[in-house]
Amino acid sequence: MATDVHGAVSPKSAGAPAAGTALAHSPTDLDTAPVTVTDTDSNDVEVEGGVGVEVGTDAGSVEGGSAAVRVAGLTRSFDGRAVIDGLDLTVRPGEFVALLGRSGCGKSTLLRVLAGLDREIEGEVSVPRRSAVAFQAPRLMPWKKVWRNVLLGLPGRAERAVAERALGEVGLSHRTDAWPKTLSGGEAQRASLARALVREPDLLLLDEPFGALDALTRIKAQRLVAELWQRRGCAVLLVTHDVEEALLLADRAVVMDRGVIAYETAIDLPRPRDITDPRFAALRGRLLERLGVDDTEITHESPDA
Ligand SMILES: Nc1ncnc2c1ncn2[C@@H]1O[C@H](COP(=O)(O)OP(=O)(O)OP(=O)(O)O)[C@@H](O)[C@H]1O
Repeated sequence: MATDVHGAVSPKSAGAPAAGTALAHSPTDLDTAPVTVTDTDSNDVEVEGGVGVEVGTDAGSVEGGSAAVRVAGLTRSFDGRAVIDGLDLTVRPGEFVALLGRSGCGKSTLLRVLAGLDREIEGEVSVPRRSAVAFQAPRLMPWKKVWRNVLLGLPGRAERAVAERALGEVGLSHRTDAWPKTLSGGEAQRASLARALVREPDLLLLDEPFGALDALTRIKAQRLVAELWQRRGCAVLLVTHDVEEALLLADRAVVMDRGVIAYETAIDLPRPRDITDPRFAALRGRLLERLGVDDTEITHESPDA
């Protein structure tokens, strides 16, 4: 597995792809479509004002180690306020990590940094060369058929068959030639997942991908992601508000608070997970407590309370 190491980026170079990094889209496109950040083989190290930008650092440094994601001392500020403030996080290859935290604590900001969409950072960030991201909104281009959306931004000449394979994996073969506006919410989300999958990611970044789905579609989409993860063996970092979702899917849950990972717990339960398992309930209670939610208010509230 190769790595892309984003270092601290000075304001001067912020927003633009760092030297030696080939982005699948122009910076404008990056905001509107799942992307792959692909590195060249450059080992360039740029140093401005004493802060280093390392790009395309030799893959062996992480491949030989045990991390798919390595974040050290990451800081991201907006208007002088540090939303991420010296954050450290490691994700192992093939590990499924759920990222929880109160609204506005910086989860999406962290994901954008990992996706290479935000380089106005300090600290060290190392992710696999092949990473892909899917957002809550599927972000399909309405003027392109589904299969063309799936291939959007792929480097090199991509074949229709590649899109067909990915669409098959998400159960959407029958919608290959459909226009995005004719898809249901769940189908659009699956098309968005297919678009991430064609990148053969070693790291899949998911920013509340099920947030806008109805309950039933959401359950199906969760199962699909669990299957894809098991089949593909890629690392997954899933941003979610839903503690149960985290417990159903992830190997580990981490909670962000005040700019750092304030709490984490292994979810050491057999799969498929059973929400009636007392250990599930115990983990749920602990995570809710960390999120500042009183579990008893939810589980033991009487109907007329
Ligand atoms: N481009 C930006 N400019 C200014 N402030 C920003 C920007 N992006 C994010 N922020 C601020 O950073 C903080 C964290 O935002 P972020 O979207 O990462 O939170 P979040 O944890 O993902 O929230 P939610 O769970 O509600 O989606 C918020 O206070 C937000 O207003």
